[in-house]
Amino acid sequence: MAQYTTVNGSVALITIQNPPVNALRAAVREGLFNAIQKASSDPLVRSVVLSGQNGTFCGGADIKEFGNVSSMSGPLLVEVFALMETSMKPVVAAIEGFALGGGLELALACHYRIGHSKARVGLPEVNLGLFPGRQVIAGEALKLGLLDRVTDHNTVDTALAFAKSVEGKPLDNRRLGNRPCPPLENMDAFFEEAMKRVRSRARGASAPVVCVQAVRGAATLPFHKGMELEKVLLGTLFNSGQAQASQYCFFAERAGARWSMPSGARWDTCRALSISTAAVIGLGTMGRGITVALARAGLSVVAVETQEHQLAEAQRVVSHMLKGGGQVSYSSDLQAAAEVDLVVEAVFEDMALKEKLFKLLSSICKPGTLLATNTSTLDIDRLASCTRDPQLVVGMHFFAPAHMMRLLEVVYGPRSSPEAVATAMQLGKRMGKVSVAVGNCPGFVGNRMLKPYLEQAYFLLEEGATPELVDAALEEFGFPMGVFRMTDLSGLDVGWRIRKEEGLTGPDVPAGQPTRSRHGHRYSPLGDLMCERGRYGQKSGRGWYLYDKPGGRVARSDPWLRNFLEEYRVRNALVARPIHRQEVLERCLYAIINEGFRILDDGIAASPQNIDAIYVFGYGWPKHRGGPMFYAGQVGLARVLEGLERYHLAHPDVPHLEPSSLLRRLVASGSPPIHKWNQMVKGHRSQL
Ligand SMILES: CC/C=C\C/C=C/C(=O)SCCNC(=O)CCNC(=O)[C@H](O)C(C)(C)COP(=O)(O)OP(=O)(O)OC[C@H]1O[C@@H](n2cnc3c(N)ncnc32)[C@H](O)[C@@H]1OP(=O)(O)O
Repeated sequence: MAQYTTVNGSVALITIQNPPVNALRAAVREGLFNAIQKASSDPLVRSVVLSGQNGTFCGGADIKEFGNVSSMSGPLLVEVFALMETSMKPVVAAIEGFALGGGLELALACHYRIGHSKARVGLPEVNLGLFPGRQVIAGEALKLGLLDRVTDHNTVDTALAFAKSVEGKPLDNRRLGNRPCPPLENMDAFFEEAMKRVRSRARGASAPVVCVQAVRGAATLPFHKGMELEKVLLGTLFNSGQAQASQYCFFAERAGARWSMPSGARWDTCRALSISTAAVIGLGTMGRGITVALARAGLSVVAVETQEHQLAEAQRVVSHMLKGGGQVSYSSDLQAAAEVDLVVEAVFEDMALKEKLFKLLSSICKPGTLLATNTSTLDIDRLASCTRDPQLVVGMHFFAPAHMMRLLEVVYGPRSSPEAVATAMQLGKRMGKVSVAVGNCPGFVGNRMLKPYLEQAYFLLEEGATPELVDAALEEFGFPMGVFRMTDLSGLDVGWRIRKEEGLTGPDVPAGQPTRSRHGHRYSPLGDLMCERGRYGQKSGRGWYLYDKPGGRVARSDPWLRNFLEEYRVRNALVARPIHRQEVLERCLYAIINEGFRILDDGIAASPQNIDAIYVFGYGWPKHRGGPMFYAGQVGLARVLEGLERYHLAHPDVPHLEPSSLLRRLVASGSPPIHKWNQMVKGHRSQL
């Protein structure tokens, strides 16, 4: 856990050993404590170097221990830090890889810090519902005074030589606890402004706000008082629901990598195909972002667009985004894809067009090329059936902007081979994405769950709500944007086109069909009516809100919309009623959750963690709420079920509000914790 050796006669080298990231679990803390004591009491030792193992200093406190107080035995971290800081012999940290959270605090408790130039240091605990904040690379850490020296050579050797050179030197001013915080002019005004900004960005998350309080304490109080305040503040966060949710998200983000398919194929038994060249077909917004993401991942990319003016514009935009980095060529000829290892199709969301393209690609591309579609809803299997090798067809559903959004849904059809899935998952990793393998159904996981959410939002408008009211409730919950601001951004015409494809609106709707009903279920034509009036959202300068110009970003309330909704209600004999924020949240969020349970039961997602990762990293679900499935567990499954039953009774023509069978079974079996839900899934397969 902490290896102790003596080097160069007088230097004790303590090496933290806890792969993969040297997290500070109880045994490590104990090992460190004992090692420092040993170095202190050995008369031959005159200095100490502290390093990690395998090029990694320390990833911080062991997050797995947080949920398990009983395993938190041994000395506390602060006790280890205090022992180190008060040591009478200089302690030098040799930082390679990263020193994060408690790992950086450990380094700060040393008297000197030597960092490798590529090392990363920071306090990212805010992402775990604890404070504080960001990470920096060694060069910046040196400027900030977090490191004393940066080296390109062997960090441990450099630290050993350095330790020798400071033996016997006074340590008082090297102990951070003795160093005063430099005074700031207008300290109060500074912290008030900081608090205002942090609060507005935190969107209900406590950790960033409490962090400002702790930093203020550290800057204004004597050291020990600051420490006492920090202890109290940390106590408020440590066992909070938000911290649990954020820590759950940390593991959910990584859980997708251990994917499995209903066939039993899984991440650790399937080999990915080797991919070094790719073609992206269709250079609209998505295609451009995908090109950038693939090029940044080191692939040689040919970007194909048959419309010359679109190709020229894409070339300009992509080159600008890549700033000279990345290997991209451009072509207006599909033949350019003949020799590539991977094709990502990103053309218009039109089945006939995509089918034609897949047929063509299948005849053009060399045998063994992986064909991926970026469709967000269409049937992967139908596309696969147009090709010579259906086992080499998968969905790679990127999210806009594709070079920035973390999520990648990798969609396997019934005929996709495990190797094809493994390849797409590995590519996701190379692009730095959170990749989740999901089954094939309309909308896959993310958009399938989005549908009932949008539907509820429209119904709430019919019943008397306004876009402002609905959005305010959702933004207060923690979404970066409410549903109406979000659809204004993504474009109302996207859903309109899909509804036309589905025959829900447009010329395919049979004459005499009631305006607000389809197939015997409630339907809101509000989105269609908006599009028929040219209100596509930000792109047309008008949608659920008004913008100063087409493409404008600042949303204003639109009196036109209020009249439009009033007239619509009158026309359809609807009487507006006051709608409470709680109803908005319950109907919108429970509808998402309910569909999530159906998706789990259908085997489209392999675990609730996978669904939550999709919602947090692709749909803006607030991390401090842990994703929709985790949130359902926090609210209480029985309460979610009761809410759905109540709303379904009030709206019997809305099938999405009818509680899913899995939710009912879970409640009937006593609402087990989330990691046991899979045991209740239809045709349950073992979890990894
Ligand atoms: C009680 C005291 C309270 C407060 C003071 C201190 C608080 C803390 O220190 S909280 C922890 C702060 N540290 C972090 O937030 C760092 C979290 N880790 C990461 O950012 C990354 O894992 C990494 C940069 C350290 C490494 O990245 P990478 O090389 O890409 O590997 P993975 O992310 O896939 O991680 C590998 C493996 O390790 C597990 N893991 C990582 N960090 C921790 C940790 N701090 N505790 C426990 N486990 C950790 C991670 O889950 C992966 O395992 P699985 O694939 O099995 O999930």
